[in-house]
Amino acid sequence: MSSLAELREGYERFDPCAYLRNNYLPPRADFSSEEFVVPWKLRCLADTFASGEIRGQTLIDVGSGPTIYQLLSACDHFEEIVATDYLAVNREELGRWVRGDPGAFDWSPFIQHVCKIEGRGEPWQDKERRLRDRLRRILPIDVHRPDPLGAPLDPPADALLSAFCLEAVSPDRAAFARALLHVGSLLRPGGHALLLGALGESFYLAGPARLPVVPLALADVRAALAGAGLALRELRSYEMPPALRTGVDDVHGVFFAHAQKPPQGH
Ligand SMILES: C[S@@+](CC[C@H](N)C(=O)[O-])C[C@H]1O[C@@H](n2cnc3c(N)ncnc32)[C@H](O)[C@@H]1O
Ligand SMILES: O=[N+]([O-])c1ccc2c(c1)CN[C@@H](CO)C2
Repeated sequence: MSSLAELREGYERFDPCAYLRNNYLPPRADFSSEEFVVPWKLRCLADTFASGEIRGQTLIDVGSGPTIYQLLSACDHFEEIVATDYLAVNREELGRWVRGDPGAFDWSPFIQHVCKIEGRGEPWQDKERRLRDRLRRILPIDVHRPDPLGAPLDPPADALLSAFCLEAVSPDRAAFARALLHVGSLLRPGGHALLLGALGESFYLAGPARLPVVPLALADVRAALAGAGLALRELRSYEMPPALRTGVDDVHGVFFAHAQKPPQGH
């Protein structure tokens, strides 16, 4: 059983570059087949946004880390994207990409893949520019606080996205469910929540950091969504193939959940 103190100490040693190398370069960032994990994640998001049902002024991404892949389909449907993370080093890494600084992580293979699967023939540089234009706020966040941003989001977000955050920062399932309840407060009634996360994972590495993760089953995700008052629309899962079990974590699978906060007065 990990503790919040162990988690906070672990995150003080979190190395964004190592994290990016472990998860967003080959072999995990292999775009050659939809069988691989990154195309699967991007497909879940592209398919969900393709209907056009999920749109509005603001989408907030909870626990963005140093990554932007999770925002590539979302950015076509919201005027503003708000990225958030607990660590300044991750917020700074995101800022480097937004500004196009030399040395920022190269997300172009991800942008090219998303443009391909969205099938509109959009030049990838157009999508890159659109996300950079719309990613206007990069805020500190702590999902263990009832008010994760320190103050309510005004107006509340029209949609919430979170990838591999809640289970990677919670010592146990109860804390995971509480964190989901906390972040759900950032979402307006009727707003959509999209979650990607790890199944059956107990740790992951990010350079000198070894972070504990609460191992989740799909039933735990369902229960936490229900506990947060979010009505499940879709739940998909992916089994990590042996070739992608590289030792940087002990993840067994990935889930994708689409849920919706009931409209006002329900
Ligand atoms: C596994 S990373 C996920 C990064 C990214 N969203 C992705 O899809 O790869 C987990 C992130 O949660 C952040 N984090 C750690 N403690 C947190 C907290 N208490 N509240 C919110 N985020 C936290 C970390 O800084 C890290 O960026
Ligand atoms: O396979 N992936 O694409 C992938 C991406 C990110 C992460 C994982 C797997 C597993 N570990 C989590 C941290 O708990 C982070």
